[in-house]
Parts: sequence; structure tokens; C-alpha cells
Amino acid sequence: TLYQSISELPTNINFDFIIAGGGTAGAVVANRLSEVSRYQVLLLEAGPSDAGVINSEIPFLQTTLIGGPYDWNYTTTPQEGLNGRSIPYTRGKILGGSSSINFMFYTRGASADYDRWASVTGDSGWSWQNMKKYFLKNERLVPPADGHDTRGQYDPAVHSTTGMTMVSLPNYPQTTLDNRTIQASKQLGGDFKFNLDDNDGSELGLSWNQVTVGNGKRSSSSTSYLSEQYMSRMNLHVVLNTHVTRILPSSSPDRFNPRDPTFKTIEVVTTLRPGSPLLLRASKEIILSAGSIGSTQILLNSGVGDSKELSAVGITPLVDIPSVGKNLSDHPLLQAVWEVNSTETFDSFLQSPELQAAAFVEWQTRKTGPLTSNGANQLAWLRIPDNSSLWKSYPDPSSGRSAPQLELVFSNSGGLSGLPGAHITIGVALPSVLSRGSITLRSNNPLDAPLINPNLIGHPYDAQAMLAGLRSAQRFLSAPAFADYVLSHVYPFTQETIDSDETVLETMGNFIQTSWHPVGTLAMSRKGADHGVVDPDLRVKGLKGVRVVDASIMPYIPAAHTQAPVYAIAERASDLIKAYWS
Ligand SMILES: Cc1cc2nc3c(=O)[nH]c(=O)nc-3n(C[C@H](O)[C@H](O)[C@H](O)COP(=O)(O)OP(=O)(O)OC[C@H]3O[C@@H](n4cnc5c(N)ncnc54)[C@H](O)[C@@H]3O)c2cc1C
Repeated sequence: TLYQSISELPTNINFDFIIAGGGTAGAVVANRLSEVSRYQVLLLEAGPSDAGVINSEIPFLQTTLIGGPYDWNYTTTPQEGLNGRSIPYTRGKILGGSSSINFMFYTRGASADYDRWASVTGDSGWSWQNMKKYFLKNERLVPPADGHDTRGQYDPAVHSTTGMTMVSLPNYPQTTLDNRTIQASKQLGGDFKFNLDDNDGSELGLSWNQVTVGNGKRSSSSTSYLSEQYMSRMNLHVVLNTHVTRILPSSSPDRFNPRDPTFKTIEVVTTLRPGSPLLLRASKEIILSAGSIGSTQILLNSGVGDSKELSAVGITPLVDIPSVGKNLSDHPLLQAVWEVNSTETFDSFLQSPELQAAAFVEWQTRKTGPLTSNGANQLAWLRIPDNSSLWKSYPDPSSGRSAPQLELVFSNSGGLSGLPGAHITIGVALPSVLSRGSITLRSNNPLDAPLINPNLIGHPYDAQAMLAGLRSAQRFLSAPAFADYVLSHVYPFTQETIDSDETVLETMGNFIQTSWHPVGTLAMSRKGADHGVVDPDLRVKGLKGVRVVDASIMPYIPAAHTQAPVYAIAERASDLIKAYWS
């Protein structure tokens, strides 16, 4: 049942599980736990429904969701590595969470990313070998909207066609770019070699991009795990417009010796009108799935965190876990634009209201055409060469020798630059970083946005790696396949300045943005470790009754756009919770 307001929720139900946050992970957990008909499951979401939000349905309109009503509209603290800029930090505030507003890349990461999680947690359940089945449980591979022959563009052996969230190969061709990129990969070989499928655990090389799009529309955790057939379950209750502020201990624990207090009460306020908080009780567990920022804030509001920092903002500390909110990791992104010799790039579409209107009619009638595209048909995952002088000064942040340190994403337009003319954009991102940031409270008002410091390019390695990524992008464009095509670099540097390491290092901070992949703030660690927040079964250490299931539990950021990892975490977490209570 779907309720628009907490006041509509029947008061006579005894909820076994209450899940805070109806986002990517929360929707999975709500679906899987409500498969057990004797469990009453309550999912609480601060945002509204995604039903009928056409900008969320149409893949191409992804960027229009940034900064709008379905965004929490956070801003970071001033970022030293970004020349002191504070930047917008988008998170989905809508059913489906960030999966309803993200850019739909479907990337699982390197096998070594999961093996590293297994090794730091001491739980082989997090290894690639074991996590594979959870990726398959989540994925339903479907044909692309343009019906093109996808043979040779992916490896069917590592995909599932029977899971929940729809995944497809590119849905609309980037005519002038797709073939050139494949040709360049053949001509250059080496680190740019063609990789049939970057989702088989070995990412290195150039691959076709897989996206969470099905039948020409976005497939989100809401459209898949909370679709009508599941919402009709009598034991699944989803309440929208409900902000979770805190979790509360059952009986007041002794401050100096809390002895694992039990938290089974959750405090909420409706976002629809001013009013006093309401309390709800879970008889089995509270599950925090409010995302890296939301779940962290709920714990801090509740007095679970660094006791000194909490006292400083006027919150009574209940359980001292200094790691709460630390270890924030994200992928910095620099979009570099080159002018090209063409009249057929996506720029002409971006600059023509007539073409867009026609595309809208095509999408409405057939769910095909340019609007089914997320704008990126290929990507490359690379390593910085072993003989680079960087390794004399810095450790390798990647999870292993088969995991990438650089990512390049290819788009057939000037994208964000907004420049007139025809372009190619290469998004340069860092899949592994040495910077770590934090989330802390601004005040003791639970509705105040927290202080978010992703510390982008906060470590000198990250700056040098970004420079190396830009040089890789230039090297790729030097292939014969681009010889009569790529004219000059036009953004954010100029053809004259791009080759100066000094200029690039000094000015790139003015342009680098986030890839919107914050993770790690409630990281898993071994049982008994003196750091970390949740145990390998995702229970908050030192508390009874509370688990965290979302991007915040990742101890290290994977070399992946983070939704597929979150889906797999949520599928495994659901199994762990079911096994515990069965
Ligand atoms: C603009 C953008 C583009 C992205 N592009 C990609 C991409 O192309 N591919 C990819 O793999 N990943 C992408 N990501 C990242 C990916 O979407 C996220 O890592 C993933 O969805 C996070 O899942 P989650 O469950 O941890 O959090 P979310 O999906 O964000 O879910 C958290 C939910 O909790 C709710 N919530 C928060 N606080 C509270 C509260 N106090 N009370 C009640 N509810 C609350 C939120 O409204 C939200 O619905 C992108 C993200 C963004 C923002």
C-alpha cells in the first residue's frame, strides 16, 4: 500500500521492520523482506512519488533533475582542492532515491574491489565470487530501444535476463563517434584495447556502456522493486513525504556504560505541513537506507557518533563511534571538450527546439529516438603506467592490479560547456582516490542540512591522477581514427594551455565536479575492529536493533558508478536479514 502521508498509516499494525529511506537500497530491502508474508514491512521516504515524473522517465532529461524539486539540494563546504569552491551536491529526494535521478550507468566495478571488502571485513561473503549472484538477482538485461544487434558489444555469460532492474546496451547511436572510438581502440591497442564486457570483473580497456534503461525508459529501484505487483502485497507499506529525524533507545541507557542499547523506535516528521514529531516502533529491526548523507545524519542526530563532536553541537552523545561520518569518498570528474569537424553531433540536437520537439513526439509514441539516450555510449577504464613518477611519491589507491585508476567517458556533444558548434566531450574521472572527507552536523536541528565535505582533489595524488587522466584522453584522441575529426581543445582549457601541466594543475579545480558517488561514511569493518561503524552483517556496532543498508557501508569506493554496487549490497543484506530472523 502506498500512503501519501504518515497520518494515513493505520495505527493497528505491528511493524517487524521499519526502513528509513525509499531509495536505491531501501526499495530492494522493502521488496525482499515483504516476500515473507508474515513480516509487516514499513518503508519511509522523505520525498514524493516518482510516478508520472516525466523528466525521470526520459533518460535524456537526466540533467534537468539536478537542482529541482526531487533533489535534496545540498551544497558542499568550501573545497580546498577545488580552489575554495563550494559545489552543489545532488541526491535524489523521491521514491527510488538517487536511482530515480541518476545518469543510469550500470557498472559493477572490479572483482578486486569486492575482494578488498572481503579482506578488510574478514567476511568472504563480500567477495566478487559471492557477490556475482546478487548482481544477477538485481539485473534484467533487455534489448536496447533502437533494436540494434548487440552481439559483440557485451558478454551474455555474465548477465541475467530474469532479475528486477532493466539494463540495456546503448539505446541510440552516436553516429559520428561510436565507430571512431572502436577504431581508435583497435589502432592504439595496449591500455585502450577493446574489452567485450566491463561488467565481468575485469574492467580494463574500452567497452560499450550498459545503462539502467528498459523499453526506452529509466528503470529505477522504484519502477522495478516497488512496481504495482509488489505494492499490492498486504504486508508492504510505503509512506511518502516522511522525514526520519532520529532513532531512539528503548530505555534510557547509562551514558557512560551504554551496554549495547536497543534502538527500536524511530522519530519522523511529515514534510507536508509543520507539526510535531511522531514515534513508530519496529519489533525486529530498524534499517537505515537513507543514503551516505541521510543515514549518517540520522545516526548523528540520535547521539551515535564522535561524542566530542556531538556535544559541541548540543547533542547528547549516547554511543561513542568516532568513525560515523568519516571516510567519505567520492569520484571527482573533469569534463574536457574538443571541437570536431562534423555537422552531425548531438550538439545540433541540443541547440534545436524543433528537433527536440520531434524527438519528444517519437518518445511518447514509440519510446525510441534520441531521448532514450543517456548521452554516453562507450567508456574506458585505465591504469596509470607502472613507470609513472607518481608511484615514487604515492601508494596505489586501487584495489589491485586489475582495477582501474582512471575512467574516460565519451559523449558526442559539448555537453555542459554549452558552446556553439560541434564537439566531443571526454569525462575524466578517478575510480580510486586517496582523498577522504566527512559529514558532520551543522546544529542540533535534525532538519538542518549537515556539513558535507567530500574533500574532492584534497590529496595531491588525486590532482596528479586527474592530470594523468587528461593526458590519457589526449593520447586516445591522437589515434588516426580522429585525425580528420578532432580540431582543437576548447573547454575548460584552450588548445594553447592544455599542454602545460602547471596551468592544468592550477586551474582544473575551477571546473572539477563530483560524479555524485559519495560512499563510506558508515563503513563496514571486522568484528572487534577499533574503527568502522557497521559489522560485516551491517549491524551498527554497539547498538542493538539497527542495520545500515546503502552506499555508506562501503569501506572503500569501488571502481564503478555506484548504483549497481548498492543494488548488490541491498540484495545480499536482504538475504542476511531474512536468514537471521528465520
Ligand atoms: C545526479 C546523479 C547521477 C548519478 N549517476 C550515476 C550513474 O550514472 N550510475 C550509477 O551507477 N550511479 C550514479 N549515481 C550514484 C547512485 O545513484 C547512488 O550511488 C545510489 O543510487 C545510492 O543509493 P542509496 O540507496 O545509498 O541512496 P539513495 O538512492 O540516494 O536513497 C536514499 C533515499 O533516502 C531518502 N532519505 C534521505 N534522508 C532521509 C530521511 N532523513 N528520512 C527519510 N528519507 C530519507 C532519500 O530521499 C532517498 O530516497 C548518481 C547519483 C546522482 C545524484
